[in-house]
Amino acid sequence: MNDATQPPADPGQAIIHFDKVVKRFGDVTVLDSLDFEVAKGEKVTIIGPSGSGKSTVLRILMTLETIDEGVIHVAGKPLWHERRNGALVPASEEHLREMRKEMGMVFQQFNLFPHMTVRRNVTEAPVHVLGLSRAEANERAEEYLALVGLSDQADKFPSQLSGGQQQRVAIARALAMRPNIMLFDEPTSALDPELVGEVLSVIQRLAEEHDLTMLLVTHEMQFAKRVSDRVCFFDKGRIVEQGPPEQVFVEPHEERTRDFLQNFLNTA
Ligand SMILES: Nc1ncnc2c1ncn2[C@@H]1O[C@H](COP(=O)(O)OP(=O)(O)OP(=O)(O)O)[C@@H](O)[C@H]1O
Repeated sequence: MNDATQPPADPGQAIIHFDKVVKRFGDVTVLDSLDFEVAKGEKVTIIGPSGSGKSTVLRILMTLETIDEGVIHVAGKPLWHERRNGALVPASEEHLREMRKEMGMVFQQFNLFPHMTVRRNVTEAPVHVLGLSRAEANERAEEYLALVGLSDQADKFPSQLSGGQQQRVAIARALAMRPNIMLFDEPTSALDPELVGEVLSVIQRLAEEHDLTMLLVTHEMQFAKRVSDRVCFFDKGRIVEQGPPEQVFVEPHEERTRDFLQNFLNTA
């Protein structure tokens, strides 16, 4: 019998659990029977060459992409499936909507609503998805805008903010849903170099001061070293090597990891 139909041995241990997950785009296999786990509260960074499937992992978790094979559990529940009469069947939209509440995602291109103020950007989902009153949502927005250092920008529109400020609003917006898991997909790649630091500082503070589970795709290796409990090097849809940052960055075991890091240093 296929183990993939069973929940992970101890779902309490892993808040994210990929079991032999395959993802294809046409003829291209982007995730190749991927096994991957993240423990509750763990901060994990995914690094690897362009096209290795890093963003796809996050997009699948956020239910923006489907999977072709395998099973994913999030917080002990199947993400893309539902259990009916003991069998796993494809998840309904309602199940996906519930599962999505576990996660918040920050994208490379902020994706703020341009016609809404900062406050409104942060309160929209808590009001419409969680059913908070406008007053409750505003209170929450104040809390998270303070956390990202933007209390004084609540009445501005995204176009009136710098890229770094917009990305901090995007972080506050994701946090306002009080997810257990935060996904960051190259959150500083679209920023001018002088704006990268302010966004990384906010993320680092989150990592240090909150027990959120964090999964980050980044090319900021120094940052990855500082915030991660574990670094995973992806290549061709598989994890080639993983371990604490001081091991993966300083003494990588695999030749492919060494080549990637060497190339990266040469071109950075
Ligand atoms: N919607 C899509 N349709 C077709 N192919 C896709 C789609 N999304 C991703 N791909 C392909 O899947 C592969 C993995 O993409 P992914 O974005 O996960 O890579 P990545 O490791 O995050 O790369 P990068 O560092 O360049 O962002 C790439 O070859 C990409 O072209």
